[in-house]
Amino acid sequence: MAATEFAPAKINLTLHVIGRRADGYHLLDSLVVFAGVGDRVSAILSDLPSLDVTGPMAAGLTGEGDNLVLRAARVMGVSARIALEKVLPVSSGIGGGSADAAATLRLLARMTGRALPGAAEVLALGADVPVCLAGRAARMSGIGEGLAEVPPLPQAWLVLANPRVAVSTPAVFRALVRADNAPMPREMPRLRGVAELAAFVAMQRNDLEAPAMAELPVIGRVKAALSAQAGCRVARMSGSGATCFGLFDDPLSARAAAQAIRAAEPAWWVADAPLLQPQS
Ligand SMILES: C[C@](O)(CO)[C@H](O)COP(=O)(O)OP(=O)(O)OC[C@H]1O[C@@H](n2ccc(N)nc2=O)[C@H](O)[C@@H]1O
Ligand SMILES: Nc1ncnc2c1ncn2[C@@H]1O[C@H](COP(=O)(O)OP(=O)(O)OP(=O)(O)O)[C@@H](O)[C@H]1O
Repeated sequence: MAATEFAPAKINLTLHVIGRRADGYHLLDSLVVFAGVGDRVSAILSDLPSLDVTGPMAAGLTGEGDNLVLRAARVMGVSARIALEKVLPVSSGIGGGSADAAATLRLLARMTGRALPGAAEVLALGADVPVCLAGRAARMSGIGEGLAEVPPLPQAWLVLANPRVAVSTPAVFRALVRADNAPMPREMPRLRGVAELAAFVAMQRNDLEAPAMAELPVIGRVKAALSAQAGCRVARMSGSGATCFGLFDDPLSARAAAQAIRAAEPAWWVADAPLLQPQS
């Protein structure tokens, strides 16, 4: 019987780029959360390794030689038949590949009893893999390896919208004019309720928004479409784009907003989902 692991979308509620290392990687200060929409990785241990990709976004991975799922399985040293249900758009700023790699590591560790790989091997799979492996809201620093716990976040709902245009993360970082921007406040406040969370997000930044929008002006339309929805407390871009998120108080207003955007922009990918709370 196959075992399955959920690979939730990663959302950068904030993304401050605060430095640049000699090797070109950027130092980040980011409030990262996860949404209840994502891919699904299933596996059966087998001497004949394989990967079968299905789902609405599978086409985005055709011609993908070295899928991050297979790389993660190799890092675990496990041979398996793996199925990936691809729901999240590829190269969209919500960590799809990193989420899949992290889910594969968790799944194969659970199935075999093997230990998870060390921090350096996890980071080598992708800068977003450490936070996706932790799978809970965190303040992410360094190039992605620093993870600090954040005070509990309120129940909130997200609407994610993507114009179905893939964004190259390296290209957006390259287009960034300044890499020495201010970090978030030293202490993360305890945010009680969606209004306070949204006010905090509104006071922070995603420093990759300007370069991403300069390259792809449609991202501005995506953000504006979310902002215009009734009940949207704040809208921002996630990661290097093009996906933008809107924050909502309740599932009904999030669902209504998602339906309205879908009706107006049938070519876009739109999802509504809760902000995932840590399992206690
Ligand atoms: C933008 C974020 O999504 C924010 O969470 C991540 O930092 C990107 O994570 P990722 O897609 O897993 O990134 P990787 O696959 O490791 O790196 C892709 C490319 O992005 C750039 N990159 C990535 C992470 C980082 N801290 N600084 C960078 O400059 C580098 O050019 C790198 O070659
Ligand atoms: N399982 C996978 N899912 C998605 N992309 C993958 C996968 N395996 C390899 N890739 C490759 O990884 C690259 C980044 O894809 P991904 O969807 O993770 O980007 P992203 O959403 O911008 O991530 P991030 O928010 O971490 O920058 C693409 O070039 C894609 O072809």
